Amino acid sequence: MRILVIGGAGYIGSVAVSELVKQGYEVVVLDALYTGHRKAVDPQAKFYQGDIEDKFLVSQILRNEKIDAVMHFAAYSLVPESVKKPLKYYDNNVAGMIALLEAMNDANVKYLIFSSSAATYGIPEKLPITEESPLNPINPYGDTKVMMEKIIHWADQADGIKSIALRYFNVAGAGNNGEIGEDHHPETHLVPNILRSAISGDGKFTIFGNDYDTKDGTNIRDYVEVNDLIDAHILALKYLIKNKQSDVFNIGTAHGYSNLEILQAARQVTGIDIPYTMGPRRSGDPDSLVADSTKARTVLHWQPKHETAEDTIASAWQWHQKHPNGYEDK
Ligand SMILES: O=c1ccn([C@@H]2O[C@H](COP(=O)(O)OP(=O)(O)O[C@H]3O[C@H](CO)[C@@H](O)[C@H](O)[C@H]3O)[C@@H](O)[C@H]2O)c(=O)[nH]1
Repeated sequence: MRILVIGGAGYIGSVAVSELVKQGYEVVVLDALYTGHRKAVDPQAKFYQGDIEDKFLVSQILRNEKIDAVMHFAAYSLVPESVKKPLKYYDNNVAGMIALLEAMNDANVKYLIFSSSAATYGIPEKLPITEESPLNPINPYGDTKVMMEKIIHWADQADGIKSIALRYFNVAGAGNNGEIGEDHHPETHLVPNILRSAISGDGKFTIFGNDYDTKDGTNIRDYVEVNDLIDAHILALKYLIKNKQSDVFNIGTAHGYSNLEILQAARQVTGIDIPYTMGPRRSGDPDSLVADSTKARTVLHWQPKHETAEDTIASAWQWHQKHPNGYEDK
């Protein structure tokens, strides 16, 4: 089976490429390299550089490479950046999805696995969050993901493009035995920021707010390990091709950790007493996001191998130790 991975040079996309190659899929990657790292892409995958919005290019690749299914990882995904630059997010994420669906129609490719987000739920009415919870995003990033899900729904009704949207909770960890890691510029995510600070000893790690309505006042999130997340993608792909039914699944462990608990777990894993400063709130952060992932576990038979924050942080720590300067390593 031939898979086009769009955004296959980014953090999560490159873990997907590595795992798909390992499992015997023929993999083609399209990535604009705006944020991705060419170095992270498995050399067994064929690589094209280009933008998802270039529908002529995408349609040509789909046809020429005889692609059976697409995995789409090419959306922007930083909550704080989306609050500051909403138009950048609506353009890349929403217009990118429309262009991709047009290219898929043109090339008659009917299967899509797509990265949605827990950010679609906004401030949940109850925890843990099931797939039926209302979608009320509180930041532009989450709003683009709701729009992308709606566009896909109507493209399915009209054109028969079958898709599975995976609503990721917070992804962390490293792929390919610690060779593929998270390295955004600037980095805004919690786990890499803590581990970078552990390595550099710069004492600059800040927690954003301790006046939320949670047990210790800091935000609570559900951390899913990146290899477990990619397992879910591959199970979703098999399920979609077998059942030819569009669907949506939460991908999270169902365990919530506060930001202070994540810091404590990172201290445990690294053996380093990482200092922190308590700062003000960051805009766009809901109090708590914890998945009810029963549906993925029962329907897809998804079973995450990393159930605790320590497990997931240990996975991320492998990469940070090997790459103390990120992908800029000589
Ligand atoms: O240096 C830092 C970085 C983050 N945080 C806090 O850590 C938590 C997690 O933040 P972050 O790692 O940036 O993730 P989220 O903003 O929760 O968003 C992630 O998780 C979402 C789903 O929950 C995904 O959809 C997004 O793409 C992904 O960026 C939040 O409370 C942040 O305020 C800090 O306190 N200090």
